[in-house]
Amino acid sequence: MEIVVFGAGALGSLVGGMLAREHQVTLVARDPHARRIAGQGLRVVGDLDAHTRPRATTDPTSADLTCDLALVTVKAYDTATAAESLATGDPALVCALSNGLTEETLAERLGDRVIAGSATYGAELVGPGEVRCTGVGRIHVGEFADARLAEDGDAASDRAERVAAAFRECGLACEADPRMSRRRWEKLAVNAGINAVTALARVPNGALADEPGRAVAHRAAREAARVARVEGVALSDEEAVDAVDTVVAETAANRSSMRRDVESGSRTEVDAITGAVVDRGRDRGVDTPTNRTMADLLRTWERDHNGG
Ligand SMILES: NC(=O)C1=CN([C@@H]2O[C@H](COP(=O)(O)OP(=O)(O)OC[C@H]3O[C@@H](n4cnc5c(N)ncnc54)[C@H](O)[C@@H]3O)[C@@H](O)[C@H]2O)C=CC1
Ligand SMILES: CC(C)(CO)C(=O)C(=O)O
Repeated sequence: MEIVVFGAGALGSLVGGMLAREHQVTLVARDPHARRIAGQGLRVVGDLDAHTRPRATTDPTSADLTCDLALVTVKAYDTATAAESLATGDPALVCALSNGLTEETLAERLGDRVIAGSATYGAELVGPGEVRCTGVGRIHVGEFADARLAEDGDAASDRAERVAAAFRECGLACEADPRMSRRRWEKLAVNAGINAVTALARVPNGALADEPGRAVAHRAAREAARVARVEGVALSDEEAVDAVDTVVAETAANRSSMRRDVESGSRTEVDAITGAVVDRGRDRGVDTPTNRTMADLLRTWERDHNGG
């Protein structure tokens, strides 16, 4: 497959570096990372091990955007810009692995070439040309609009199966999911539960195995599940809470991405995660007080820290 990874920071470099084992991969990244990869290749260290030589560029227009698959791995707030760039080419399929419900933004510009993705791998950039896998997770891909699901709703689409097979060929755990619309919301509930609480309390994910953090994370996840249900997605409170507990246990030592953003003084994905639960809840008449309070606190920090 010819694959373009748009926004090769931590996650994009991990996934792109592994995919380059078997596929023709171009990473759209920033310097000095892009320059180092172009010169010396990309090293994947930690829980995965690879040294591959994908192409790398800082200029999306120099990448061949008429590819089989464009993977979007920018932060959620850069999704619209990524969509604009990708629309200058003609990728056959576009799949976002970012957190947050970013597929709608991509689909506005790129139509039904967009499929949904989610990743629970952990990735951290070590330095230019090197990325560390901090946790082997799983990637799911699939149709996100029910109208595009297979008739019986049980089989994943052929195109999602093709993408999943391409990932697996390279040693990445990946499944095509026939219920991706539900998985997106489950991941949103997990991120709403874990990211905001760990960022505000400055604790590792594992701290949410105990009270009182556990109860706050559960409340945030239940609110997300409630919003999902009024949007027609079958995600029960229990399923959302169980998903939080599972990810807390599996990633106990992790610093969540939002905690890392806060600690490095970077912009967070509050609008795409906690804020998205609040906004969609408000649109549908569902009150989300826990998420609202946490979104307000995170935005207060962002405004003070980054000048608004
Ligand atoms: N890092 C992780 O372990 C995981 C991250 N995620 C999600 O994946 C997304 C990406 O996360 P990270 O990789 O950690 O963030 P990151 O900030 O390391 O990577 C995003 C990269 O995109 C680049 N970028 C943005 N616009 C660009 C453009 N126009 N041209 C070239 N490069 C551009 C940025 O410079 C940055 O290097 C987020 O939504 C995050 O929540 C999800 C699961 C795990
Ligand atoms: C799964 C989890 C919560 C892992 O830390 C994550 O997606 C993140 O940190 O953004």
